[in-house]
Amino acid sequence: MASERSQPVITTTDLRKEYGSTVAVDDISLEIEDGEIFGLLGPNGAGKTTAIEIIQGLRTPTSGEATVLGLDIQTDLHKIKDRIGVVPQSFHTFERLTVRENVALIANLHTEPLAVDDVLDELALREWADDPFHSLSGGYQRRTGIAMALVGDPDVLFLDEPTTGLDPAARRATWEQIEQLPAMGTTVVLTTHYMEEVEYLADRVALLVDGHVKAIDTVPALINTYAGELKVVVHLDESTTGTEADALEATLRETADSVHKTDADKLIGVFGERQAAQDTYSELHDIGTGHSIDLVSPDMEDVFLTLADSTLSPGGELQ
Ligand SMILES: Nc1ncnc2c1ncn2[C@@H]1O[C@H](COP(=O)(O)OP(=O)(O)OP(=O)(O)O)[C@@H](O)[C@H]1O
Repeated sequence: MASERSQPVITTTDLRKEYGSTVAVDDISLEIEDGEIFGLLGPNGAGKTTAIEIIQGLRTPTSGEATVLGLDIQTDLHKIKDRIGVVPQSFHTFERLTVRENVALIANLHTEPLAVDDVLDELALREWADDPFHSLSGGYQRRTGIAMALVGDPDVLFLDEPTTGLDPAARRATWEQIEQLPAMGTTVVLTTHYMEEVEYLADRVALLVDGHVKAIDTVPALINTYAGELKVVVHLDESTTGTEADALEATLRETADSVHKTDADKLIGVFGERQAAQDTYSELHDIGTGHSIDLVSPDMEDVFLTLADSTLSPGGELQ
């Protein structure tokens, strides 16, 4: 599929998009390398869809520049379109056609498509090839969308929120398919508001908040830089008294580098030093009985809490 390249596959320079007084994308500059899975992570409304739709040539930037495969999005769009695949957030196709027919339909639009059955095999869809699209589960429908985007043999595949609305098993199965794509020569750019998704899949992540890129790096490097060494998580429950909750928070605030409260009745203290975290863990145990405490390694949740001061749903979804 993709040829060897040392140039970035995608570059954006000061990319900006305004809708009236709303700045959806605020001067984003980034480079995406050949063969990586690049995640654009951010809460709803952060500008993820706008950013990737500009790169795909679907929206015009207010200012700034972008290239895909060395081609300018403003002047070489028709050449770019031949070499990219797109699976949008809301994905529709011919409901009554079978999986194979839907993929073949797209193959016929391309001059040099891949063999349809090879693509169905790659995505473990052969068993469902003769089933009508409407009879599939959400996960297999999404996978059919990926097959339709891949059959044109794209160098770059864009996936907008590829697992939103899927149950955990279907989500994991979709991840397992996506993670194979770089080995087939496809660079993957995905948007998501699931931190677990970038932890599982992404080689590098850009954290997007209010149209701004707050940080770009690998997941371990982001955790290392922004999330400290260890965290103490206090789970409050219905038996936690107000006085007890206040005392727990005050103790955490005295010793932790930063403290975050989430709407899931959790207090999180992030520590740069292991010993301080361990001492605080013991101290918190002596305050009342209406809570439980965990001492855990930080993850992307802490990176986001630090950088975006965001809140999380109990499922770990950015809000
Ligand atoms: N066509 C439009 N007209 C006006 N405002 C828009 C338009 N499209 C997006 N916006 C606004 O731009 C901002 C960024 O939206 P965008 O859809 O890019 O974010 P997102 O991170 O993809 O969020 P989501 O996950 O909810 O799709 C939001 O404030 C949104 O309301």
